[in-house]
Amino acid sequence: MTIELNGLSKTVGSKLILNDIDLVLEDHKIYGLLGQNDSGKSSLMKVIMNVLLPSEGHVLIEGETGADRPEKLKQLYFLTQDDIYPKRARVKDLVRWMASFYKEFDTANCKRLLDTYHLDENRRYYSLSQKEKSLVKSSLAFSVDVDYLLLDEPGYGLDVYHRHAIYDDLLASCKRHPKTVVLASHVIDEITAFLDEVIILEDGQILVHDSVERLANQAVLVCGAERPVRDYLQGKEILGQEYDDGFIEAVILTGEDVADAAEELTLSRLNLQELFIQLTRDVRQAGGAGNENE
Ligand SMILES: Nc1ncnc2c1ncn2[C@@H]1O[C@H](COP(=O)(O)OP(=O)(O)OP(=O)(O)O)[C@@H](O)[C@H]1O
Repeated sequence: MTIELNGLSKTVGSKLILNDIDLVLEDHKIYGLLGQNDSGKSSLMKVIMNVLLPSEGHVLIEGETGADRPEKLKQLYFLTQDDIYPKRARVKDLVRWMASFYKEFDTANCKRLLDTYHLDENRRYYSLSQKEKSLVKSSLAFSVDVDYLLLDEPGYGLDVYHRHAIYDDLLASCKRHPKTVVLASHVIDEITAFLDEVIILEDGQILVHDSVERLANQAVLVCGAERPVRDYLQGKEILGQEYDDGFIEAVILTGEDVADAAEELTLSRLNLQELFIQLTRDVRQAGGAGNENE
């Protein structure tokens, strides 16, 4: 069972918010969906969920579109940051609705999680604090044993202790019922350890899609004068580069020992968060370095 996005674009008004996305989400993998604010993470998940309709291209769930086979969408669950619940809904209503809509919903597990976080089911959802709302949403999401979970910043408003607690709940949910997870987050360091693959979005396009193992272990920043850097980059896998007044900064993937590089080059290994910052930083904020194509 896979989800496949082919040539997918979305335009809202005159703005292109998703741009020609090709992506295959494979069985039982956990994908980290990374990107600066407004890069298109939520929009991408909404298009997969058929909440937003693509302007071009399509999303296939086991080879069929959600429009053709709406029941396929029941194999997906989306934790969204949008306010989707009725105004006066109580927590216990949400639990009841989940159980009636998803046959795979584990009510006992959900109640146990709500209990763990001291959440009173009689409270009205919109009277809860941001922390409590996030814990309710994650308790619901991690109790529905569908094949695909799309999670839009599930740790929003949570402190580091509770963020780690819900990562544990997520992993327990994957253990109970193996599933494919797409996890959008701005807290990269905390999630790297349990991701299989990373997708970095920029301006609605996929900038990088690779295994976390390769990105976290093989990313290197190469800096130096143009000539030696260009010589070193020959035949290397380049993820991004910037040229500024005779100097180049390039991000590459390499399994080679960085100590073997020429003396006039500076090479430093990047962890996933550093790689993300390096690839997506705003050039103006980074000190005016121009793109080499400018
Ligand atoms: N319904 C809409 N109408 C107009 N513009 C929209 C709409 N939905 C999204 N956008 C625009 O699309 C772009 C991508 O938004 P999106 O919410 O998908 O980004 P994001 O990566 O999830 O951001 P964040 O990390 O801040 O949650 C933004 O420029 C946003 O303003």
